[in-house]
Amino acid sequence: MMESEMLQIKVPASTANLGPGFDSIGLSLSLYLELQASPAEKWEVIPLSEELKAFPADESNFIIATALQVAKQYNKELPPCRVTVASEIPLARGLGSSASAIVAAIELADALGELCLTKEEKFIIATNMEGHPDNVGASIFGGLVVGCQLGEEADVEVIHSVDLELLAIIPNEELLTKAARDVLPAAMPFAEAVAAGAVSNLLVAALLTGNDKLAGKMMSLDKYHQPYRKQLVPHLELIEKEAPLLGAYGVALSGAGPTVLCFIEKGKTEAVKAGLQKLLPGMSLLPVEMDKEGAVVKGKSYTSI
Ligand SMILES: Nc1ncnc2c1ncn2[C@@H]1O[C@H](COP(=O)(O)OP(=O)(O)O)[C@@H](O)[C@H]1O
Ligand SMILES: N[C@@H](CCOP(=O)(O)O)C(=O)O
Repeated sequence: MMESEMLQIKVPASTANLGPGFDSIGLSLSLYLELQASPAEKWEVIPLSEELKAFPADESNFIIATALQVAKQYNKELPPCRVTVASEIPLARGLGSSASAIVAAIELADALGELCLTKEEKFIIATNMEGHPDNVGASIFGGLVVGCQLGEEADVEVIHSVDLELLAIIPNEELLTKAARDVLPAAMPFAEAVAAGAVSNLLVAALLTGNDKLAGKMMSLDKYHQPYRKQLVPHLELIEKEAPLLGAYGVALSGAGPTVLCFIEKGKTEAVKAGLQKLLPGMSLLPVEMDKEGAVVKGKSYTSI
């Protein structure tokens, strides 16, 4: 194989739901998963971040196995590569690490297999893999996404015009998304589902018009998941109570948790951070921004074998 330019893939983290937008709304965040791939005799994964060292270093690695699976759907085989992986996204904390890994894998398959997928096609593949469009949509497109998956179909709208100050409160303990989905009810009475949908609709409208106060109110009125997940994330109630006193207009469980995201009035992030850090000394408090680009791929694919 002739060596060509190094392939570079950068995928942002994401926060899903924003309260009532359960399995539908996502926002991309300025924490990144980064891959570099170059031709090799066999698949080899080199983890550059401590947390990733636990994962397999061969083609059974989740990212590589997913890339091979995607390529296979298009009857393509991928040339083996040496792939370095670095990540700022803590695992199983509700910041979309698994979605970022899936998106990185799809980008890897697309580039190495010359699949020429559009972002919309990548979104549908990723949504069907992850099972919901919120995190993968944000990681692919960047910005605020509102997605809808019905069966194997998935649609999305992307909004880049929102301007948000954000603080992520990240506990040290992992909470697997699967475990946090297991506490949710299997069904909901019709009237409650109607009310939950109305809260979610109004959240989107408030985010689009910049009505921060109303957006924050709708976050706290979620009826889909936060009431059930509170038992797993006792710090949520404390943050919901204290953060608004310090300058946050909204508080939401990030994805399935345990991270909690604060939406903060302009210029008040430091005050919110300082105040909450005193109450939650064991947690990492990290100011983050909305990522506007989504997944970015640079460098050439390898065409010559
Ligand atoms: N870079 C990665 N490489 C391999 N597997 C990963 C990677 N990132 C995430 N995963 C897998 O996804 C799991 C976390 O997914 P999940 O429970 O959905 O939490 P979240 O997506 O909120 O971080 C990890 O325990 C790991 O199995
Ligand atoms: N809508 C999903 C989002 C899961 O996000 P993650 O970052 O925790 O994987 C859910 O709430 O279960």
